[in-house]
Amino acid sequence: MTSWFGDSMSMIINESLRLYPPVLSFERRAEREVRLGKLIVPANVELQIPNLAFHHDAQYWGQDVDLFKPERFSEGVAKATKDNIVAFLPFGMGPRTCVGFNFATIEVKIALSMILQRYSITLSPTYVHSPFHFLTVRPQHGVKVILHRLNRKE
Ligand code: HEM
Repeated sequence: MTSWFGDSMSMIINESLRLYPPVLSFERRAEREVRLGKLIVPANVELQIPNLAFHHDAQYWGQDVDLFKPERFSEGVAKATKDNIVAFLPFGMGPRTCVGFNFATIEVKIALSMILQRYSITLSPTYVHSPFHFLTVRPQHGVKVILHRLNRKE
């Protein structure tokens, strides 16, 4: 896999996770009273971190926030979020960040590489775009695609 391919794939994975994060929010509990800017959070208060909302906030991403534009990640997350990297939290952040982050990312890259070496993909006319939340975000009617076999020398 060339670095160009890897970078492009990372950009596509990031943009997919931005628009459709499988995990929509996660929690933190304040162990003691803390000040967050102007806000004082008392001890034991539970905070919901709504990563879906951050991922769709034009303040961080720009007016094209609702478009699928992997190239927004071409110079990394900091550039894509105008230096607000906490606006992109598909795997959470901090000491309790997702332990499966590397595993999940590498798995997707391997699976896509294997498919794209053998097939090109177009969307089926029967595809219905319907992101749906049931424990995680998933396509309500599946992702119907048409695979076109590539002619390649084994
Ligand atoms: C695209 C795939 C995945 C996404 C988007 C995802 C997302 C997340 C998020 C948002 C959290 C909460 C992080 C936080 O509180 O800061 C989390 C936690 C966690 N994830 Fe994932 N995850 C994915 C795949 C996986 C996989 C493949 C595994 C296991 C092999 C895994 C295991 C865990 C575990 C054990 C935690 C709890 C970590 C802790 O509390 O210390 N995840 N994940």
